[in-house]
Amino acid sequence: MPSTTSVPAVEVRDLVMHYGRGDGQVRAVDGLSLQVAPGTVTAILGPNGAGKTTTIETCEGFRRPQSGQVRVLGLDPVGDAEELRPRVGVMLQSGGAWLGVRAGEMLRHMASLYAHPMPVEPLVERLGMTSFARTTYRRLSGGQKQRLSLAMAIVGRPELVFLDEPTAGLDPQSRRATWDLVDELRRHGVTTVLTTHYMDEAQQLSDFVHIIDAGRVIASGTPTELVADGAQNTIRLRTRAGLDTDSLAKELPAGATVAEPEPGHYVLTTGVDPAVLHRLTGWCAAHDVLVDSVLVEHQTLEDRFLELTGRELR
Ligand SMILES: Nc1ncnc2c1ncn2[C@@H]1O[C@H](COP(=O)(O)OP(=O)(O)OP(=O)(O)O)[C@@H](O)[C@H]1O
Repeated sequence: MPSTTSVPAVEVRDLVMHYGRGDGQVRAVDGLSLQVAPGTVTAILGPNGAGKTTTIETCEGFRRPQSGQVRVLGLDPVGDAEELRPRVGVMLQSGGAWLGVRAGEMLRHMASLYAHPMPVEPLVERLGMTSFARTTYRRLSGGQKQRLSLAMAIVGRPELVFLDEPTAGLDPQSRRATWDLVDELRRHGVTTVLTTHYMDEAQQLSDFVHIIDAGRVIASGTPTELVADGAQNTIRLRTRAGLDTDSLAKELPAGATVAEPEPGHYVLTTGVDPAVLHRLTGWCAAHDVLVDSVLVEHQTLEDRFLELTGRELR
């Protein structure tokens, strides 16, 4: 049954996690705090090595917090593991099944561990697993393992599921099937916490996003809020060459830039709202400029993510 209380489905407070000792010690999570509201799909985004998997594995009870506190459905993921097991579904990045077991058998075995599992056959069909249900785990492709792992995470009808990169390496059809499934879980009041490197996926699927970098949360909000916070959008303007770009920039809000990368093609970087467009067209009218086209390009979650976490490779 979905949680109906206002207790956060997941609460992480000041979590610190290290790997290794001495000089070789890595601080994977560095004072991270976040909450996940019940019934939502919450995405945890961050560059490689940001600490997402370490955080999620701590919430799943696979790692004990070295400092700070983690509560899942109001319980301690390590101390209350027994109580949480039937209520929480976990999709691991890899593994989780015996090499020699057939995919269908593995799923049926998993279902048998729960009091009220989903019927297995419809789930097999739903996730396009029929063609490989009799294939042993070791012979499954990466994408087939992913789908089995997702099915194993939800077959017990959990209240809360952790999905670590659920669509990594999936073909477009399986990716869509996964999105539909997550949407359906939400409709049934299930809380989903997922990590992904696909920003379009996070933007489309999640109600709430936490962006983490270097072991800390650096931004949180709905996808719409996060995109709106990075107020810079692009306006592409085509008209005659040689406009006074400095004069035009002065007409726009502080911080706006105007460039003319090619004669007659202007790129304006600015927050965009109706008043800004009014000022732009007003400036054009005052300078006798007849515009051929104006195109407003809104920032995406990916633009905002790169703005917050930088463009250098990790
Ligand atoms: N078992 C381990 N032993 C030593 N260091 C580790 C181990 N697991 C993770 N780390 C280090 O901890 C940091 C955080 O890793 P983590 O896997 O949590 O990041 P992530 O955000 O999930 O990355 P990715 O997007 O690449 O999956 C990285 O610097 C990583 O090298």
